[in-house]
Amino acid sequence: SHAWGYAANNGPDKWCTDFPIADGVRQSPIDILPGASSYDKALKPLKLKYDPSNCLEILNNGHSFQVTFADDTDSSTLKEGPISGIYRLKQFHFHWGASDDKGSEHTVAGTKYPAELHLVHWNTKYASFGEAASMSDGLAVVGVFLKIGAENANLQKVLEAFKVIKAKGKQTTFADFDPSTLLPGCLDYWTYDGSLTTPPLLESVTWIVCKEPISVSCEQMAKFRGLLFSAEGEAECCMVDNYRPPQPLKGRSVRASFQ
Ligand SMILES: C[C@H](CNC(=O)c1ccc(S(N)(=O)=O)cc1)Cn1ccc2ccccc21
Ligand SMILES: [Zn+2]
Repeated sequence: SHAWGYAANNGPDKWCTDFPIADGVRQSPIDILPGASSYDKALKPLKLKYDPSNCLEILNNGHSFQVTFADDTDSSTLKEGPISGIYRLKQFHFHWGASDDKGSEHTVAGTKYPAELHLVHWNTKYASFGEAASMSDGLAVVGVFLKIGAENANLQKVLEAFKVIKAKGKQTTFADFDPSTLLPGCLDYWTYDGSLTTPPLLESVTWIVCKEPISVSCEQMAKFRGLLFSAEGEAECCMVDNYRPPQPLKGRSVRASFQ
């Protein structure tokens, strides 16, 4: 069977064929309704600590680009927030649209943002990311919305790497990047139990979605759209609209860390 993607013939509406969990009970993303989320005073502030020296490489995996981190020690971690224990940063990546009116995976009362950042962490009670990825409390992903505004200087280093990872399968070393520079000033968040938003769609993610977006300029968004889904030598296919639409809530509650 042809690999999954975001086109009409292999996109989100077709994923259930190879990945039946696509119709599961805790799928992501969702449309977040602030009015229907409940403030939980027991929710702690997020405790994020990242070591730029853990940054290893940046790669185009044919679905997005991702920046991968060394996760053999507890030097880049997520603690507190809605989770218990220590989760290690594995990678971060983005989802974005062909135009500024779409691109995020989560939406807020139907509002789509032009892009969404995902910082992927795994629970150190398990031996590895791969093992954690199949456990109900295995992963925690911090989502940050991007909205069109001033140029985001903290994205420049990432954007400069695009010229060498334009096509699927390209990767290059990427060092000394601090992902906390991509976090909003306010770390108020919504949280709910969900899944990976791409196949294998594993229902192992505690989602932590920040209320405050970070900025990105429209020129910077144009650079995201210059990446390719296709590999070198294949017909060029721009990497755009690599987002899954919101999925049914199926009785889940969304909690807010703020009033
Ligand atoms: C699930 C993994 C591939 N998928 C992901 O890592 C992933 C992460 C985050 C998201 S999102 N958009 O929800 O934040 C989606 C997919 C494959 N895989 C399976 C075992 C394994 C071991 C090491 C590395 C990769 C491995
Ligand atoms: Zn993602």
